[in-house]
Amino acid sequence: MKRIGVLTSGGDAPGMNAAIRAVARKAMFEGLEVVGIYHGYQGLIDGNMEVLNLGSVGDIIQRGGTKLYSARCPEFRTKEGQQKAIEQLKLNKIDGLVIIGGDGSYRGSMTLTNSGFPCVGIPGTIDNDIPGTDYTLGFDTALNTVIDCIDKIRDTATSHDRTFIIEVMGRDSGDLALWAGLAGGAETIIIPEETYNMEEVIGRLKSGSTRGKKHSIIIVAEGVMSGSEFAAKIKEHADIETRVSVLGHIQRGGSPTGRDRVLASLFGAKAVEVLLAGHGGRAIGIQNHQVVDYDMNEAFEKGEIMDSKMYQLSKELSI
Ligand SMILES: Nc1ncnc2c1ncn2[C@@H]1O[C@H](COP(=O)(O)OP(=O)(O)O)[C@@H](O)[C@H]1O
Ligand SMILES: O=P(O)(O)OC[C@H]1O[C@](O)(COP(=O)(O)O)[C@@H](O)[C@@H]1O
Ligand SMILES: [Mg+2]
Repeated sequence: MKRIGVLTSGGDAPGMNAAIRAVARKAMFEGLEVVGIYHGYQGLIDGNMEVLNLGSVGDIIQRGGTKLYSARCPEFRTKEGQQKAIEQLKLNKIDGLVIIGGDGSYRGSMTLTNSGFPCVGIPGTIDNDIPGTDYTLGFDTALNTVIDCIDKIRDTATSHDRTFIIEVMGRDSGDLALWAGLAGGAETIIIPEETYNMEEVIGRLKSGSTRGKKHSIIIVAEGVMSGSEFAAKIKEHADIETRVSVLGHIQRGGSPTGRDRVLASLFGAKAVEVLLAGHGGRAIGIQNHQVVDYDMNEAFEKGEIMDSKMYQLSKELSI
């Protein structure tokens, strides 16, 4: 292995830059050449890439977003698109690829590994929805952003005796909503992995108000429905007036937390070690505080395991 490529793909996540830096610096430390591929799989198909040096990944460890830019690339889902990507990999003499992205990007990387190009995945998504790793890069930063927003919304909710519905990101995953709801003391958390009962939601609002609570916070993961749809349901069921706050892409930005920077550095270095050992189709992650690599395909077949105990606890603590 002489030359490796690195790209970021899918929704950007804080910590991606720190991971790019770690991949590039570790690879250079090991005597490898590193090519940065721009705009994810789109850049791979278009041959939009350049050789990185030590300085090109300087001053990025603290920045949100991704220096290599990201994209969602429908063309890469097709056989023709994947073939074009493979041609570019050959043309640019790239022997192995580090993919930093979410579950979709991982699926894409498996098509390349199956075609003979070893790919290693670094989990980068605020959704925390990659099977086999306890945390993904960006989750901790996004979590803290959401908690900060909940705290601020709570100030105004209390001042006006209001119920707020806060819509949080998470297309198919409720981790961000659940963790932020638990940490922010939300009365109700609605996530895709658990069914909800509207009578129970209303019951909680009413009992809170009976015991003199000055505010109520309901967190809704966007994968279930929008905050305004949920507000309409509450209005229809109990004629309760609410305010809706959609946090949106604020959740994806900002300087990564210390935890995300450290994870990114550990993941980046491990990805290079795994490629150097000649292994493809591996995913990097953290399991029980240990940085590990594991078979990507097998992990996806098993799927993501939801922490139902945490959901139950959030209910018990917000009666
Ligand atoms: N099943 C798949 N086969 C090939 N490429 C895929 C597949 N799923 C996703 N991709 C590629 O990965 C990109 C990012 O996936 P996406 O789901 O949007 O984001 P994320 O990686 O953050 O989950 C897609 O735009 C597409 O190019
Ligand atoms: O960037 P877009 O197209 O607005 O996508 C929004 C989606 O991206 C995310 O922020 C991250 O999801 P991915 O990691 O799958 O890209 C989701 O929480 C959200 O549903
Ligand atoms: Mg995803």
